[in-house]
Amino acid sequence: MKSAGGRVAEQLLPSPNQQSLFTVVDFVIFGVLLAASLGIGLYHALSGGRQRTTQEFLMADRSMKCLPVSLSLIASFQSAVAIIGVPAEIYTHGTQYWFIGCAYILGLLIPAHVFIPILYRLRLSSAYQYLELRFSKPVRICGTLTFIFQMVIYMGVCVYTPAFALNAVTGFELWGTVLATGLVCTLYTTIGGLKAVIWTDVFQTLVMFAGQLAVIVVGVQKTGGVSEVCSEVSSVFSLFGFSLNPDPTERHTFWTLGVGGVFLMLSLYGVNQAQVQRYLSARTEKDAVRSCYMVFPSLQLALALSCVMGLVMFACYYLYVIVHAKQTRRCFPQMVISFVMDMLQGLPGLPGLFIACLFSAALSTISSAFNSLATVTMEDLIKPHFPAMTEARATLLSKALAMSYGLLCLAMAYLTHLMGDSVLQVALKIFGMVGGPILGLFCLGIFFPWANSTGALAGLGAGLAVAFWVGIGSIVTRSSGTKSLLPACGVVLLSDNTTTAIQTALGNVTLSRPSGLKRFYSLSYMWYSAFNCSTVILIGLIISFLTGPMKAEDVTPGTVYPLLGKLLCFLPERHKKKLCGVTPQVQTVRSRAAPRIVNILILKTCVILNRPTFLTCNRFK
Ligand SMILES: O=C(O)CCCC[C@@H]1SC[C@@H]2NC(=O)N[C@@H]21
Ligand code: NA
Repeated sequence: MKSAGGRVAEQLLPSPNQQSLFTVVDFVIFGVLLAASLGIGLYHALSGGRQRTTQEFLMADRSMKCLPVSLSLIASFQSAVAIIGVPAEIYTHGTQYWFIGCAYILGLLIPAHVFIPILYRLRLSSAYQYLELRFSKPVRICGTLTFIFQMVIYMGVCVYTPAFALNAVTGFELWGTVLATGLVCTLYTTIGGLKAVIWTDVFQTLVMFAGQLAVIVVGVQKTGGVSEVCSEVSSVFSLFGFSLNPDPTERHTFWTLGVGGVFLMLSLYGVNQAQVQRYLSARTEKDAVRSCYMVFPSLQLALALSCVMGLVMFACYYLYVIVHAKQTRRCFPQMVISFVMDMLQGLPGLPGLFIACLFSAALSTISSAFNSLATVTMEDLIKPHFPAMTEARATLLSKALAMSYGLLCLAMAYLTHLMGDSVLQVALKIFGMVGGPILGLFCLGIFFPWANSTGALAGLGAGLAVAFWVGIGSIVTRSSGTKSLLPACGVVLLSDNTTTAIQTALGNVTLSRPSGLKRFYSLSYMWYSAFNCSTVILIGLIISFLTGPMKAEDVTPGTVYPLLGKLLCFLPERHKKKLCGVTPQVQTVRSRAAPRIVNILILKTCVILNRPTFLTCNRFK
């Protein structure tokens, strides 16, 4: 007697001939996505200031409203890696990953109330200009080069992932798809600038949500409804796996995702040029802060859609679990695509909608990468050496840079081809290994006014060294966390006694307790951002104090957040005065008896400096 799942699974086995999957309608939908993206690019090339100044090409004339900015903020770091990788993650490891949603609260509040006010009021174009204002030019250059390294690798993963997965299941020509994606994206980014990138991101985010929703609706309907999905999933593993295990080598726990994830979010939504550029392109600081708040619900929706897709996939497939010991872990992107193609075959237009969703995720991420890379290269590496360069030449050069990064991305796609590991883990590792130290550099500057430029450079160097030591060590020893619940990859065709087979599959997974250096390499990759950020701050402070800490008066106004003042502001004034120095307000009140001239001088000094320093606890206006 076949169980319900057995009957469902029978319907779902991939059809022998994959080509029958795509009807003309599907190809048309995919074509419309590329054409619409190009159309938006062309529109912004021929309208407004026609992309003749870097203010327009790189900063969208700082005229953007909060809605497009917030959708573009989501699209920039929601690539095909998440669309494919998260369902695969849920399918193999359960729903732990969903707890990363807890990190979105602080991960967006801190950028909205700390990073955006500081960076927006400094009227920057590149986030790394902050590092020169706060520290020195060498620190800025190192920050810029680190960012370029991070984004170049990341965009390679983003353009390769959908093409590889699609090729594996539908026979789509792999390098033809990579070329098509890369060239279309390069074209509209080069001619349309940041305005085109933001508006295509808006359109592509909507396509992303639509595609995922379609798969979920059809998947639930084919599995026999929501209750059927829940009952089948909860029968195999606890639906909402909840681990409070404090062990930092445990791959996914509430701590690695909820706390480690905050640092990951800060490295992206707080100090990553792609996101900072969007904040800076907003009309007003209030619009920028509001766009950051608006990211929260949409990011939770994106996370929920990809997690539910993984659960539906599990409900449909848990009967067919074939273990091919030798297969690499990379086949999971394949499984997600073949699951989707199983779901949507026979429904003309839906396979095309999902392919459009996949490529919307890729296009919106790599277009943000091209544009932000062109911006920092122009603002941080070229303009300072050619101050007399005309706007026209600077804009032309920015366009050439955007195109060059587009072509470089294709080369990086090939490099990704050679990498192993699951794409989601690769992407998150890159952010942890490189994004973490950059976050540490900014935190050192913003929260620790004593930090000086020597300390910053030493801190960044130490942070990157440790990051690569752990990151590469974990890849070499292949120990970045526990093994997956289900076999490394693949599916074993079962008879009806599913539970026995799953237990067999689980049984042969031995969780060896690593020790010593191996334990160091086993640090969960979700802790990389926090670990590397802390290393930069710790080393940065030690070196700063050894080489003579910065004095308050030497710190550039507006580059420090009065953390001490904020934290202690609940204290009555007299305690605050003792703890963090005399505050002008207190001074003003007390000095009423003093001659007026002193009073005026003090106020004038504070107004001119307009700076909340760590010695004063005045409100951060
Ligand atoms: O490119 C991807 O989609 C994979 C990387 C995801 C980056 C982080 S994970 C937390 C946050 N939520 C997202 O959707 N993206 C970022
Ligand atoms: Na994207």
